[in-house]
Parts: sequence; structure tokens; C-alpha cells
Amino acid sequence: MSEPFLIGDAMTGGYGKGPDILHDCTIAVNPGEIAVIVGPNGAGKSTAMKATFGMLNVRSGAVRLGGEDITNLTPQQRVVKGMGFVPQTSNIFTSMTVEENLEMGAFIRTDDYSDTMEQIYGLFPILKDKRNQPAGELSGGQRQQVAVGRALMTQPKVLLLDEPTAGVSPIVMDELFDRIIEVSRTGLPILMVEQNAKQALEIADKGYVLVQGRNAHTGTGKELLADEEVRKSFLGG
Ligand SMILES: Nc1ncnc2c1ncn2[C@@H]1O[C@H](COP(=O)(O)OP(=O)(O)OP(=O)(O)O)[C@@H](O)[C@H]1O
Repeated sequence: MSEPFLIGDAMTGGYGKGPDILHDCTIAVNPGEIAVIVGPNGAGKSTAMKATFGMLNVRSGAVRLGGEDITNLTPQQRVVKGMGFVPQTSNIFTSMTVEENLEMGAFIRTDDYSDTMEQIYGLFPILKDKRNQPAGELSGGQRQQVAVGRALMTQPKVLLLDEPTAGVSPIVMDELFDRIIEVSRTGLPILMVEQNAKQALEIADKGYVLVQGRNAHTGTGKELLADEEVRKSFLGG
């Protein structure tokens, strides 16, 4: 089997000098795939994603992007390498307009990014309609689209989403998942953490169930949804 495009391989580590939160944890994603990380509260889902983005100490294990070992790079350096990361909160500038938020996303680019902006408006038409409005006036689901759009402005090679549907209604969640599927169809690998496990696994090419910082179950979304033990222990039967 060939190496996945992005892999956090057997990561063990925690925050600062604190205890290890991840134990030999592996997550990976390939182009055209949506990979989701699910699991109970406090399982270390966000921590595993943050570890691939360089936000904590990986004491053992490695992170590789396109075959290159990036374990020792800072998050900023990883952005330059092609990682787009959308944090769970504080992911937009509320007093700036939608368009200004997108422009901020292009901060590492020195070329003309107007085509990218048009692509993003194509993926998220509501953002085009509201491009001159302060982002803080948008609904929760629309703000999440701004946050994803902002990350896309760097033209990343992989997109990391930390609970993109947190705090939105089921209808808005479905809409966001539809948008995420569309982004994935452009070929961009997407790795995301989700609380809404059932719905997330339904759209997942690959799923990772983490328990206490460890890989508990790994498979396609379908496989995990059908797995008796996964269903009983954490999808509610
Ligand atoms: N910045 C941080 N510094 C220290 N410890 C942290 C930090 N962020 C998270 N933790 C700890 O790491 C553990 C795992 O948290 P994490 O947020 O990764 O879990 P999660 O599976 O994403 O949970 P949730 O679904 O509740 O968001 C928890 O014990 C948490 O207290």
C-alpha cells in the first residue's frame, strides 16, 4: 500500500509539558477523500488533528505530507507547505466584510487570487450575495462557510476542519456537509473532526473512531456504521 497524502503516523504526545493525550494514534487522508475523526467527548479528536497541524508536541511518531516529513515544522510553515486549517472557534474576523475575510485568507499569496475568490463564490453562492456585509452579521452556518472559504484562499493541498458543524441546526449541518462534499469533489483531501458522528460517517470515505487518544476502530464510513461494536459503544445502538 502506498503512503497516504497526509498522515499523522503513530503519534504520541500532549500539550506543552502536560501528560500524553494521544497514544500511538494514526490518522490519514488521500486526495478526493473525506476522512472523519469521531469518538466520545475528550477522546482527543481535536488534539489528533491539531497534532497533524503542529500545534502540540509529538513525542513519538511522525507527520508526513506528500511523503515529506513535516513533524518539526511550525503551523505557519505547514500552511506554506499546503495545509489549510479551520479551527473550531474564532475562525473569522467578525467586523470585516465577507470579502475582506477571504482576502485575509490569501495572506501568503503574492499572485493574483481573483480566480480563487470566484471559485469560492461558486462553491458558496451565499457568500457572494453577502460579500460586502460584516461577517459577524451572518448566520452560524454562513460563518462556517466564510471560515472554510478563507482557508481555501491559500489554495491548500489538504483541508483540516475542526467540528465545522458545531452549534448549527440539523438542516444547516446537512447543508454544510453538502458544501464539504462539493469541496472534496474538487480533489482536495479533507480531514475533519465531528461530534455528529452518524451523519459524518455517512459522508466519510474513511473514519477513525478514537477512544482515550487511541485508534479504537478504523474503516470506511459504511463499515463503521455497520460495525456492531461501534454502534453499541458510541452511535447509540
Ligand atoms: N490546549 C490544551 N491544553 C491542555 N490540554 C488540552 C488542550 N486542549 C485539549 N486538552 C485536553 O486534551 C484532552 C482531549 O481533548 P480534545 O479536545 O482533543 O478532545 P475531543 O475528542 O476533541 O473532545 P470534544 O468532543 O469534547 O471536543 C482533554 O482531556 C482536554 O482536556
